[in-house]
Amino acid sequence: MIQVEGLNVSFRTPGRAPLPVLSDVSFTLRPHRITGLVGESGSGKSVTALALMDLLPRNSAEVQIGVLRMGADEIDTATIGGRRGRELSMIFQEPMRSLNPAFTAGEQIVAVARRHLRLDRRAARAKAIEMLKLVGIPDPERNAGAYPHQLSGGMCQRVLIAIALVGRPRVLFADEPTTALDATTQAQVLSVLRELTERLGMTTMIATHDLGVVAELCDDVLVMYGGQIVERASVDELFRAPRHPYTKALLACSSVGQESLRGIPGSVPAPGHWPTGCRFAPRCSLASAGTCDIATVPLIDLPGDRSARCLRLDQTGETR
Ligand SMILES: Nc1ncnc2c1ncn2[C@@H]1O[C@H](COP(=O)(O)OP(=O)(O)OP(=O)(O)O)[C@@H](O)[C@H]1O
Repeated sequence: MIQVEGLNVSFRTPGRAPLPVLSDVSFTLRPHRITGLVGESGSGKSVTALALMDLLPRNSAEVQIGVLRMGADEIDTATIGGRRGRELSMIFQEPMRSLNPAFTAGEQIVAVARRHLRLDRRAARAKAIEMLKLVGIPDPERNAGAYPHQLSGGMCQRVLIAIALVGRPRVLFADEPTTALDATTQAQVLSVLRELTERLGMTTMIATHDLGVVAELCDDVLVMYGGQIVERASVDELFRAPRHPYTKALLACSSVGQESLRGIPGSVPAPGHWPTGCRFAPRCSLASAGTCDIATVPLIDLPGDRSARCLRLDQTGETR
């Protein structure tokens, strides 16, 4: 289990007040499960993962994490950097660009194996082959010698998954890992993530704007809007009965289980332009002046271990 409480991130620009992009983000990721972090572009998905990996630029990002727990251990957030690769790992959305074009797939895994596992060259080479096999690369001995440009996008993403998993991390963050891939390759990469999460007993979080990916892959979902978590539920419950008006709108305009494609009117407010009260209120058909625009709305617990950040839950019913 990984538990995050009170994650706040602001970016500093010279001569301007710090711009908050994440406000009081709190969630729990269950072990051996995949949690989807879903929301429109700019909602704060990547920043959440990067902050928890301590990968945001130090000169401009101000990161505060109230509590970070892994299993029973409370983690000193100053030590996150040293845990990268071994306990926490991440894969990114552009597999071709994330690999170094000057080194073969095998060499890139060997380098990580030597650093994280302190293996000698021979053992690291064997580890690289083992990892390529683990992520389903055919003929791993031969493909270890391939440069990224000689591999397809799906193969490159598998190599990146292999690199991320060399240190056998407990937690894997995947940031839009299949966005750049075609539909068939996407399905294959998702099934690799599913299988390895179960087989290696990892806790996995996948940031995506694609509800199809969430439906296919995830056990639990966190819905993000304007730098906040606005709904938390199991996948089944979220698709069966979304409770936050934003989640309802997101499902209605996706192709998952819907005949028509509609857009949500308006756009995600940019950091610095968040309205007082509910951040979704300006786009919400249920919002009422004097209720939704007064003060920060808390995440409200609902029956069935789920919660939603909405003051009109009496109106959001049990059905889609
Ligand atoms: N290094 C940075 N400096 C300043 N602002 C940033 C920086 N990185 C991200 N932001 C801002 O933080 C907000 C959240 O961005 P983030 O990339 O987390 O969104 P996202 O939900 O992952 O979107 P996408 O799906 O497009 O990746 C955005 O408004 C973005 O412009």
